Amino acid sequence: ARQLPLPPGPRGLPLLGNAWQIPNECSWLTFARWAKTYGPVMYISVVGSPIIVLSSREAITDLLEKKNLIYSDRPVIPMAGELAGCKKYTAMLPYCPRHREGRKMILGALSARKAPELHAIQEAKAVEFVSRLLRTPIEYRAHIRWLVAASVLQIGYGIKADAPDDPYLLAVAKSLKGFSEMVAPGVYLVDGFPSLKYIPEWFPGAHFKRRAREVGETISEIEKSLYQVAQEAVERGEATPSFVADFLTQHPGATPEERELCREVAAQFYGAGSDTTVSALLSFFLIMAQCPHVQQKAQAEVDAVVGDRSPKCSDRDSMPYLEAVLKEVHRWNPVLPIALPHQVRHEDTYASYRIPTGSTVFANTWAVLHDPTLYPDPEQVIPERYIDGSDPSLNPDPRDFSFGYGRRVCPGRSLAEDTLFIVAASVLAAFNLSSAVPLKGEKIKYHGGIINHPDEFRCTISPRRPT
Ligand code: HEM
Repeated sequence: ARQLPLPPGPRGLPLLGNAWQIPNECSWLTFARWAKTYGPVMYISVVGSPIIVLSSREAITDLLEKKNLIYSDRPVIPMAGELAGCKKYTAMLPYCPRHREGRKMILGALSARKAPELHAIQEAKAVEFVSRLLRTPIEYRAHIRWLVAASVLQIGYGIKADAPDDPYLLAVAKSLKGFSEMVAPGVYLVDGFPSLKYIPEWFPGAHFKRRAREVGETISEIEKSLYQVAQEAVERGEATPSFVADFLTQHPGATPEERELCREVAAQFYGAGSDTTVSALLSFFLIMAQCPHVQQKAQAEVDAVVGDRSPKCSDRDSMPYLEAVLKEVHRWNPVLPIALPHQVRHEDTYASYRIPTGSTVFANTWAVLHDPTLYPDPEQVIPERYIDGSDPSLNPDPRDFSFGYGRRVCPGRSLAEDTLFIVAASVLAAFNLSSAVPLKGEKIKYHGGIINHPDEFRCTISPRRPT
């Protein structure tokens, strides 16, 4: 392998490598452009660290799926992972027994056996969401944030956070804001020069270390206080079913270490499950407001299935067109366009190239979902592509890419899909959405460093029936 060349890629500068060429926002678009010149397996480097970018379905499947045993580590991010202490969370752990245990716990809590409990929560939240939208449609963005955070707080901890200024909702928002700041690409020099983490906090210019400590403490306090709420409810015998309450009830003799793991895993429900689901729901609102013909077709289907009652999660199989709309939501602007970084554990070879040990591997999901040979007319929202398709090699389910790959594939997929479905069906049953206008600039654009979301836009949300 040593004799094989590295994959091709754009030329970088000595020491910096390609760092100066990679934008902090929407790097997937730059990677997709480079892939046209250098091919689907690209090598770049950032300050000496090797990075492989995979841009085709085949390369992603061959490496992240078929060789998942060696492609499932995560690189440690110095600012967020080490200095702020977030490397203990499932999404950021290397591929190790603790990571596997965390995933197992999440998958167990979201298994088909739990579906009736989860659906009851999701359906009740969707009903309340619709009534909030009826009262103040202009605040739809805040209502979406409430819906997602309130759902995961109830599922994770049994906390019912109904008021918009509920202290637990505010705490979760604070935690997520702090975390997003820590992982924002290109903001902290220490992420490019990891040895900076060793300079003492009092050293001139080391304000990043203080900031990481403060944010890390906030994130950890919130994680502990939410867990404590659920624990105290169990001790009082008043707990409603939730991830934490179920764990504590089923494992009364759990060791402090096992309880700590449960606490850290519970934090993933809001940590990994909030901003992602919000982004997908915003895309759904935007698509509905911009594509009236798609909206009308989906409404006709919803009306035919539910009539005058509220939609239920169990209606999902009876609404193939809405399912196709939601596939387009994932494809048109994927929530995590380059997923989360994987890391390769051992040196590998692929297509006569050498993949060095420890390389960070990005799968350019956006590039695959906008590949015209897989999805003809990729810029257009066309739900029919999944229904009318006579060629099985075209239009694969975009969710098989948008939820990630191999042994790191999103364990919250079923929860996220059900939330998107019940909210979409409830909104279509109750409202017409139209006239999306950007709040800034001339066009509604997407932006983001890791999570992709549309810029703020206003849209008209009017009830379909007299209230
Ligand atoms: C539309 C919503 C969502 C999308 C698009 C999404 C997508 C993703 C993606 C792309 C990854 C990275 C996979 C990889 O590294 O290859 C991921 C990881 C993860 N997601 Fe989600 N996710 C969503 C919602 C949720 C929810 C609701 C939860 C709640 C439990 C969740 C929990 C996680 C966790 C714990 C990980 C880390 C998995 C690991 O490292 O092994 N996600 N998600």
